[in-house]
Formats: sequence, structure tokens, C-alpha cells
Amino acid sequence: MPSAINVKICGLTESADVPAAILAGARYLGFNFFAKSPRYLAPADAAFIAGTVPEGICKVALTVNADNAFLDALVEVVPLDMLQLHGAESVERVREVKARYGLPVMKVVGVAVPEDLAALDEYGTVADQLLVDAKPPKGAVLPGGNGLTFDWRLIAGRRWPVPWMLAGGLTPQNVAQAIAMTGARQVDVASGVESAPGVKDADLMAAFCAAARSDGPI
Ligand SMILES: O=C(O)c1ccccc1N[C@@H]1O[C@H](COP(=O)(O)O)[C@@H](O)[C@H]1O
Repeated sequence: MPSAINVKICGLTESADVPAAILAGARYLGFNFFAKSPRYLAPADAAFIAGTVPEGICKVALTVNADNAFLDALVEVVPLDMLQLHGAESVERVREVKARYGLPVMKVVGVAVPEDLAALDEYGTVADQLLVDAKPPKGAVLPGGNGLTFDWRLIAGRRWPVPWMLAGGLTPQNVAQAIAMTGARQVDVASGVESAPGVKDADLMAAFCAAARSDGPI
């Protein structure tokens, strides 16, 4: 019997999103600290919302090319279980962040063409998890959260030495097919479970988790 599918719902902006996401079946909750995102949360607000998350649910901070001053202040106020590095952070920077904060680090790699896959092998030697996302279009304001898929055939059957998640344009409608095509056991969604940019929808979160589970029981 296949193991459970873990769902990460990313970019929660309201306190009510926490129980709704957990009830839906999410195991990871993401808080977005990229200021240009419609899902941005100020650290003080995130501290309050994250404080309501029960034990056993992984609280993830999404950051983009954040420096030590930013991360120092963030980890000081927000209770966190994992750091998601969604920018152009180098392998060395991933190593440094892991050592400095003592938190697991999930490094994101954007994929559009076969040549992008080499980075997954490199980061897989240092990150605790990998997040395989669609590469943003040139000139995009957001390095993720654009609701874009990539060609899942590129990673079909690929494996890395650390756990990994699939992201990019996942929705309740396509997540089961994405899982079937890639073999992902963890999936991450932001815009696909929203009624408007930055507004999570409880019914969509429930539908997404149910569709993800349809590939294998939780
Ligand atoms: O969601 C955002 O606004 C965002 C901003 C900056 C970097 C990453 C962001 N989101 C991450 O991208 C994936 C995929 O998003 P989507 O499902 O395609 O909308 C999301 O799960 C976040 O981890």
C-alpha cells in the first residue's frame, strides 16, 4: 500500500485558515514573507497565527533571498519548524542557513526544461527537503505562486536523497494526475485553493486534500 500523501498549503493569511487547512488534511502550513506577494504576512501577524497551530503540523516560513538580519528577526518572533528558501540561494547559503538557525531547510528549484534538473541533484546534497516548482516566467514579480504548472514528465520516476514536494499550478482538478505522473508523495499549493489572490477557500482546501488522497489513503 502506498504511503500517505502529505499536503502543504502555502500562503495562509487569516487565523481561520489554520483550522480549515488542518481539517482538510494539510500536514504543512506555509507562511509567506515575500513582501510583493498577495499572500505576504507581516512577522507579527504570522507570530499570532502560527501560535495557534497544534503540535505535529509543520509551520513553514517561505522566504526569498532573505539575509541574516531578516531571518534573525523572523525566527525571533514566529514559532517555526522549517525554512523554505524560494529564491536564488546558493548551495553554500542553504548550508549556512541550516547551521545558523538549526531548522530544517527546504530549497525550491524551478523547473521548465531538462537542464533545470541538475540543480535538484546539487541541492539534494545539502537541503533537508526539495520543492520542485514551476520556473516563473521571465520578468515575473513572484518567483512562485503564479499558478503555473510545468511538464511533469520531466521528473517522472526521478528521485532524490531527501524528501521532496511537487508544486506549481496544482489544483483540486489536476493534483491526482500530477501525483500519478510524477510519483510525488508530497504536494504544495498556494493559488489553487484560493477564491481570490491571498484569500484561502475552505472548500477548495478540502477538495484539494481529498483529490490528493485519492491516489493513496492518508
Ligand atoms: O505564493 C506566493 O505568492 C509565492 C511568492 C513568492 C515565492 C513563492 C510563492 N509561492 C510558492 O509557490 C508554490 C506554487 O504556487 P502555486 O500553487 O502555483 O500558486 C506555492 O505552493 C508556494 O510554495
